[in-house]
Formats: sequence, C-alpha cells, structure tokens
Amino acid sequence: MSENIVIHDYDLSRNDRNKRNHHKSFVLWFTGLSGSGKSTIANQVEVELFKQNLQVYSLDGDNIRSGINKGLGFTKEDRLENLRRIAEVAKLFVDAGHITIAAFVSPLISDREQVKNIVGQADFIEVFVDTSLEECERRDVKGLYKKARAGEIKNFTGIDAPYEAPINPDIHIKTEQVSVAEAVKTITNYLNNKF
Ligand SMILES: Nc1ncnc2c1ncn2[C@@H]1O[C@H](COP(=O)(O)OS(=O)(=O)O)[C@@H](OP(=O)(O)O)[C@H]1O
Ligand SMILES: Nc1ncnc2c1ncn2[C@@H]1O[C@H](COP(=O)(O)OP(=O)(O)O)[C@@H](O)[C@H]1O
Repeated sequence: MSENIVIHDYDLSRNDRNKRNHHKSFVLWFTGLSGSGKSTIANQVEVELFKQNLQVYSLDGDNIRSGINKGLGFTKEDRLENLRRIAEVAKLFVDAGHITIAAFVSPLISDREQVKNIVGQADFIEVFVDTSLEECERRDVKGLYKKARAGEIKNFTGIDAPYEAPINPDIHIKTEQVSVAEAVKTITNYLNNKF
C-alpha cells in the first residue's frame, strides 16, 4: 500500500555516478516505423559510444517485449503501457549513470510525450528514424508487412494503425538519403557537442 511506502535516501546519487564516469546520462529515444532502421542505427551508435569508453546500454523490443512486457500486445492501450514501463526502466538506467538507448516504434505523439514526462525533458533526446512506408514495406525485414497486408496481423503501424511523425525531433535521420554510417556520425556528433 503506497501510504506505507517510505522512500529511503541513499548516499550515492546519479551525480556521483556521472562524475565518476566523466559524462552525463540521458535517454536517446529512437522512433520510427517497423523496418525504418531504428535497431540497426541504435546498435551501431551503442558500439561507437562503447568504443569511446562511455557507459551505454540499449533497450529494445527483444529484451523488453519478451521479458518485462511479456503479454502486452499492440492495441493503443497496450502500446502506451509498454512504453510507460520502458520509460520507467530507462529512467532507472539514467539514474545508474548510463547513456540509455531505446528503439521502439512509439507511434503516437502522446506516447512519446508520456516517455518524455517520465524520463524528464532535459534527459530525453528524440531521434526520428524517417523512412517512408513504401521503403519499409520494400525492406520487410521480418515479413510482417506482408502479413499485415494479408490481414493476418491487426493494428500494424502504418497499415491499419497510425504513426505520427515527430514535429520537432532533436535528430532527424532520413535513411533513404543517408547510410547507416552517416546516421551514426550525425548522432554521435550531436551527442559530443551537447554532453
Ligand atoms: N501490430 C504491430 N505494429 C507494429 N509492430 C509490430 C506489430 N506486431 C508486431 N510488431 C513487431 O513489434 C515491434 C514493435 O514493438 P514496439 O514495442 O517497438 O512497439 S510500440 O512502441 O509499443 O508501438 C516491431 O519491431 P520493429 O520492426 O523493431 O520496429 C515489429 O516487429
Ligand atoms: N540507411 C539505413 N539506415 C538504417 N537501416 C537501413 C538503411 N539502409 C538500409 N537499411 C536496412 O533496413 C533494415 C532496417 O531494419 P531494422 O533496423 O530492424 O529496423 P527497425 O528496428 O526500425 O524495425 C535493415 O535490414 C537495414 O540493413
């Protein structure tokens, strides 16, 4: 019962961890359609930051939807709950001093507003992985678009569920115009200038 919960103050703070790591911690949040390139780019950004000896950790669909969020589907409500829990986990990683990379479709502006509110605006960097539906469907990395078109998957983002593009993302990657390596450079340059 929440009235019986008393918060214990620990001596060590996020600030102590950031000082020892010699860098700030924050969330790098990738949003985009399935197949847009979120995981591919996020993975390479993580490798690059790791090489720079930074504390970095990635959250993605595999470790989240098959673990802590097992049982959640793709209705509007389930996605919101999926993203709420991910935001809470990301916040813990930030407190632990990690640059926390999260790559989720997070289709609605209100989904991402919720994440921003949980994580805190100052610790939230939004990366829009902008790839047209046509190109995602052409890639069809997991064969899901074909199934969605055939009506075998319901509520598929871009087909019969909405995707609302960010209006003013911190970083905007157009994957039909830049390579993965160029996208990674853009993101790491942004981070190196900012933190
Ligand atoms: N209905 C529907 N709509 C969208 N995506 C679907 C759906 N069903 C399964 N998948 C697969 O699940 C991945 C998206 O999960 P997310 O947790 O990122 O989605 S969300 O943020 O809660 O909307 C997404 O993975 P990515 O391709 O990595 O984006 C899909 O492979
Ligand atoms: N410029 C690019 N940036 C990112 N991915 C690209 C690019 N060009 C082609 N791709 C390919 O597109 C696919 C994107 O898949 P993935 O990273 O799993 O997307 P998501 O995580 O958004 O579902 C990969 O097969 C990747 O190699």
